[in-house]
Amino acid sequence: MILKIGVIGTGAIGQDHTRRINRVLAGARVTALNDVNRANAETCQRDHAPEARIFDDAHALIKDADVDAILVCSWGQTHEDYVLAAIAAGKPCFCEKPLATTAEGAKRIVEAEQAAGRRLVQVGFMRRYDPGYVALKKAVAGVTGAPLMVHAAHRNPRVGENYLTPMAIHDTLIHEIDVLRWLLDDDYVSARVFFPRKSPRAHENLRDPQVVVLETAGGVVIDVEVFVNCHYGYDIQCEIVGEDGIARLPEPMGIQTRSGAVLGQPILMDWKDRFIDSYDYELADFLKAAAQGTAAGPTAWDGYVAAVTADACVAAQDAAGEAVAIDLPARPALYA
Ligand SMILES: NC(=O)c1ccc[n+]([C@@H]2O[C@H](COP(=O)([O-])OP(=O)(O)OC[C@H]3O[C@@H](n4cnc5c(N)ncnc54)[C@H](O)[C@@H]3O)[C@@H](O)[C@H]2O)c1
Ligand SMILES: O[C@H]1[C@H](O)[C@@H](O)[C@H](O)[C@@H](O)[C@H]1O
Repeated sequence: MILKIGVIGTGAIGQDHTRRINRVLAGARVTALNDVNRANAETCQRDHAPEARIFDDAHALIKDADVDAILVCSWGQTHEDYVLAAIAAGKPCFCEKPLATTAEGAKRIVEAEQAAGRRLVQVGFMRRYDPGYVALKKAVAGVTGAPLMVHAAHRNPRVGENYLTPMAIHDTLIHEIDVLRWLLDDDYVSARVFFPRKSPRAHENLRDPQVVVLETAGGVVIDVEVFVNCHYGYDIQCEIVGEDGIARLPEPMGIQTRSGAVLGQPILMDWKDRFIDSYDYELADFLKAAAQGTAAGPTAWDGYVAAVTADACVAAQDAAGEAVAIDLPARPALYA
């Protein structure tokens, strides 16, 4: 059986996932597309899914009898509405991060999925599928001993004028919020944010860089530098300091050169290249589960925990370095 996929939001990642489903992965075809900007859906159809129908209404796409599962790849603030509609239609739904831009929104999704009685939602936290992070998790279990500290950095070369200070949390840090909690198997209890001198490359409405300090229930202290105008590359760093040793995320593969008295290695510039394998693996996992009428991988609960943590980090941006507490309810049985 070939699973029929509807994609909502056909910008950068919507087009990349459509290419992936139609040209890289087996078992599914993108048969329906929607975007508030119809020209983007037409570009996606032309380049990656010539047989797909374009829907002017995303809700009609979700309900269409010829669509088996949904990919939500539109802007973050639109995710909740579409994910709730997919759950109401009983269709498996892969939602790009963030699951919702507020904790209340993510909670409504968790409640709807619980009421449906089975997993239908996978959140696009693809770093859990990255071979580097998987190896790091093994090193935490077998080499470093119990973790004490984590030093991490999330650097983008540049961002557009529409990227505002809270987006450094909802759009960017959200990856570390999820993957570090998964790496440590621990939850957060507080967040602080510190702002160094502002980079002259950051536009007027963006405070960049920033340093987020998270503390976990197990007493691990994590610092994450978020710097989205670093200019030189797309650079993701992570180092775990444990009782017995240290483990670092490997650098992405690149040709090492020796020339002109320089030992060199290129640095990637685009997020699409940095996690290209993980995007393939996460979607393969989704398609496999969706063919069984369910979902796998990062859960709506993971999306909710990330949203609660992100809300605390955004509050901490205005708290002059003071700690903001992170309180989580008990994990529901569906996500045990
Ligand atoms: N996992 C990752 O590494 C990763 C990478 C990039 C983007 N993302 C996430 O994917 C989402 C999209 O990001 P992007 O970079 O592709 O952005 P983008 O701006 O390139 O594309 C978003 C598309 O959604 C469309 N859109 C906006 N509102 C809509 C609505 N209500 N209904 C239908 N379509 C709508 C826009 O017209 C646009 O074509 C964001 O949530 C982003 O955080 C995740
Ligand atoms: O949507 C993108 C994407 O999630 C990237 O992985 C992240 O590095 C960017 O900061 C974010 O804007």
